[in-house]
This record gives sequence, C-alpha cells and structure tokens, in this order.
Amino acid sequence: MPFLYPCLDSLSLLRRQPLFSRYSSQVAKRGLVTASTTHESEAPTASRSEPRSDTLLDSAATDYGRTIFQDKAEVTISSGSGGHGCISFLREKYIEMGPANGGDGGTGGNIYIQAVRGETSLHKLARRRLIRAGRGRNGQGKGKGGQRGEDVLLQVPVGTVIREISRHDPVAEEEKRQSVAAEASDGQPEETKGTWRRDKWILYPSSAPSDYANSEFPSLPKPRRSNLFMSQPPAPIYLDFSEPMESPILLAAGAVGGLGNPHFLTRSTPRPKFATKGEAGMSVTLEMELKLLADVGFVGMPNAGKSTLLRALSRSRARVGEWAFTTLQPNIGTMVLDDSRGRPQVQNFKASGEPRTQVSIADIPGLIEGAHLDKGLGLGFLRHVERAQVLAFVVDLSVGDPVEALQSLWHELAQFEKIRNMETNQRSERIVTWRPLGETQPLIQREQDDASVVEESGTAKLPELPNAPISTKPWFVVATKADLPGTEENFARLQGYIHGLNERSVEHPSGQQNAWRERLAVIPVSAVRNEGVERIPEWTVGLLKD
Ligand SMILES: Nc1nc2c(ncn2[C@@H]2O[C@H](COP(=O)(O)OP(=O)(O)OP(=O)(O)O)[C@@H](O)[C@H]2O)c(=O)[nH]1
Ligand SMILES: [Mg+2]
Repeated sequence: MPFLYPCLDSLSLLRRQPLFSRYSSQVAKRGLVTASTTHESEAPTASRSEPRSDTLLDSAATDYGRTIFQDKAEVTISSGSGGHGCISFLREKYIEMGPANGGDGGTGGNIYIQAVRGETSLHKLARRRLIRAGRGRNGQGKGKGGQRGEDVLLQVPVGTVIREISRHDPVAEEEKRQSVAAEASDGQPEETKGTWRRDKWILYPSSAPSDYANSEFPSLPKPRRSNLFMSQPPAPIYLDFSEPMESPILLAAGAVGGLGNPHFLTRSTPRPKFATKGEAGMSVTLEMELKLLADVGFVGMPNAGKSTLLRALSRSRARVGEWAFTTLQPNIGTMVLDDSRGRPQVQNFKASGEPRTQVSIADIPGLIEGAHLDKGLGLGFLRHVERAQVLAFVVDLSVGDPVEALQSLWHELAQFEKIRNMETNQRSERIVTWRPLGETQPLIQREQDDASVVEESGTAKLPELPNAPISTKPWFVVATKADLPGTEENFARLQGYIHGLNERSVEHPSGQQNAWRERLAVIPVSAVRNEGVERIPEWTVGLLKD
C-alpha cells in the first residue's frame, strides 16, 4: 500500500513537517501573513510579537517597496484632423437629379491636460511617444455632418512643468503661404479659380477627368480653425501645474472638417461635384518635467540614513542598504500628524484655517562632493526638493566631520541653483540685433520680416520665476546615527557651529547675505532605534508656512 500511495506514508508526512514550519516562520517574520493564516501556521510567537518599528527600520536591504517612477517625458501630441466634406445629391422617387446635400466633415478630437493628485509619475506618458486624438468622421449624404473625433485627456501629477519644443501647425502654415502669395500679387487674393489642389479638394468618386476639364473650381476657402482654438494656451506653451486642477484645460484643439458640396453651389455650377478635405491637426512636441511637490526635502550624503529616517517618520518602504547610492530615485513619504483617532500628535493649522493633518517628505539619492560636475548621480534630483518649503539636512555623525559635510551639501545646492538659473536665462534669452559689416539691414531684422516665429518668441511674456532662492528656505539639521559610540564629539561640534550661525558669528554655509537663519536647530536621532525622531514632526510643522 505505501509504495503505491506515497501520500499515505507516515514517514514522508513527518519529513515534510519541518519544511512547512520553516516557511511559515519566514513569512511571519516578513509580516506578509494575514491574521487568519498565521493562526493556523506554526510561526514562533516571538516573531509575531516584535514591535513594528524594529522590523520596519532595521529591515533587510531586499525588503522594500518598489514603484515605477519617471520624472521626465518627451511626447508629441497631435490633435485630430477634420473629416472630409461629402459630395452627395438628393435622389428620391420622382426627383432624379436633386440638389446637392453633402454634409460637412466632423471636427477632429481635442487634447486636454489636467494635473491630478493621484498620479505620482510620468511613466505612462513617457512610454507613449506620440499621442493622437481621434480624427473627425467624413460628412454623409442627406446633409449629415461627420461625427467629432474622440478627445484625449492627459493626466499628469501635480508639480509637472511643461515646455514646448517644436510645433507643426498646418493651418498656420497655409495662412502664411496664402499671405505670401497675396503679397507677391500686390495685395490681390490668390487666383485659384480654374485650378485645383489635390491636397485640398475631393472629387466625385465616379467622375472622369473630362468632367472637370471645362468646369471651373471656385476659389479655395480660407483655412479655418475651430472656435476652441481661442482657448488654447499661447505658443510657445509653458505650463506649470503646481496645484491640482478641477477641470482639464485645452492643449491642442482639433482641426475643422471639410465643407460639403452644397457650399459650392453657384449659378454657373448648379451641381458641384467637389467638396473640400478636412484640415490637418496640429502637432506639438512637449517636454514634461516632474518636480515632486513635498513639504520637506531631505538633502544628505549617500549612506547618511535618509531613507531609514523616512521609514521612521512615515510608512514608506524606501530601500535601505549599507552601501552608498541605495536610493536611485526619489521616494515620497507622508508623515501623518492627525490620524483622526484621539488627540493629534502635533496640532497645526494652515494659513487658510484648516488643520494640517499630514506633511509629505521627499527622500532623494545622496549628493557627493562634486555632484555639480556630474559625480555620483549628479545634481538632477535636487529639482525634487527645490520646491519643498523646508529643507532637512541629514548628516551622519559616525563618519568624518559633520560641519564639513553640511558645508559641502550647501555648496552643491548653490551650484545647482546657479545651473538652474543659467538654464532659465538661456530659455528666455532675447534676440540681439546684429549687423554684419557692409550690410545695410540688420540680419535679424530681415529674418523677422519673413519668419514670424522669431518675432513671436521675442515678444512673448517671460514666465514668472516659480522658485524662491534656496537659501531663503527654512532649514534644520538632522544628525543621524547618534546611537553609535564616539559620535558625541561630532554632535557637539555640529551644535557649536549651528549655535554660531544663530548668533551670526559664522558665515552662512550658502555664502548668501540674506540667507534664512532665524531658528536653526540640530536634532540628534537614531533612526534605526526610532529614538529622537519624534521631535522632527513638531519642528517641521513650526517651520512650515502657507
Ligand atoms: N546605527 C545606525 N545606523 C543607521 C541609522 N540610520 C541609518 N543607518 C544605517 O545606515 C545605512 C544607510 O542607510 P540608508 O537609509 O540607506 O542611507 P541613505 O542616506 O538613504 O543612503 P543612499 O540612499 O545611498 O543615499 C543602513 O545600513 C542603515 O541601517 C541610525 O540611526 N543608526
Ligand atoms: Mg536612501
């Protein structure tokens, strides 16, 4: 019997037992088992009764939550083209050759954009390089207009900045072409009668070329735009979504549809056998950049303990490891001040009077000396803390001189600001008129005459500077790893330096005269032991303002 049914063999049952219990204890240790399953398993009670903070803060480097994150995207949006007009004639009983009744083409779909709270990354847009709205349907007989193209709604996270790189607008190009042709013929409108442009006209399907040999085409209607075009943002697009939006805004309006054949009814052509094609949709290439909007930004060297601190302050499961550059992309954690159960930990009100229930924190990859020269992971991640209201400098007490570490972090911040301002200047650079030797007319002036693009960008309003200088932000220092032996001396040194800053006896590490130094503090903590961190929410909230 046992050799036929090994499952009934009592020996094999016994052999399987330790394996199962080993598995269940591992699972219970990771905290992955729900209440009902742990009840049945033989997990040791000791691992279940461990305090939550210990398992979360001193976890293995492999135990972390992963989120897909992308903070840059370049997409081309293309609004829908219009449907073509229809060539049709009424045909009924006893009416063999009725009047023209072709409908107009439908308008193309629009592209809208909305900043919403739920989104945290641009990865969905980044992997779609081209986003098209639907095309308008063609007009139909019996005077039926074509159906509108489908609209597209892009949802981006709050904190996204959108810049236009290039644009292709067929209607604008056609308008320009016509105005150039009109100028060439001394203000007279371009003569298009008797000619036809293949890209503009639709001919009756079953007609032969001879049908059009003697017929005269009417003049081409002027390029048209949909009414919604007026509510499009002016070119070049520069949008900064720092607030969630209740309703989407229009980014690119769909093109209008073509005209059906009744539009071309004249005395000389009672049965027009032509209609116009719909206008082509415009396409705009946009660069999107996400600058996470957190209330507090952590700035520190690699391995300083930023992610551990984030785990101690919030329920974040940011990766922690004992090597440098564990964090490769920003983590956002939420520090809950009031969980609506009993008395809140810290009571604070916004300027609007509503209570502040949570504070968001951004933990970014570490900065090393020379990050502005692209050492380590570079300075790019600082854009996620540049909009934070408060900066927390996380300094490791167990390695090197904490004062030097703080100063070099400030140096890198200053370099970041310099590079950012340079980029802003480049973007808004004005056109300088330059006159080469021997030329009577300035070169740029000549360009302006025939290229309206140069004129437009020169006269466009400069966008407002969205950020205050970093040195004017409130900041404080968190001295981590205070549990390690021999860190008292380093802490005393750091405290002395901060005291000197408060007294204004030492220069501000940013080197700026008007830098913020109202209430500087250094908070010693041990994030792994969850000691001292309870001071951070209180101190942060005191610095936050609306
Ligand atoms: N003893 C002690 N160790 C700590 C403390 N905080 C963090 N650590 C340890 O320091 C190491 C680095 O911690 P992380 O939180 O990954 O440091 P990080 O600043 O996020 O590092 P990067 O992501 O690489 O920039 C880990 O091994 C932590 O366990 C602390 O307060 N005390
Ligand atoms: Mg980290």
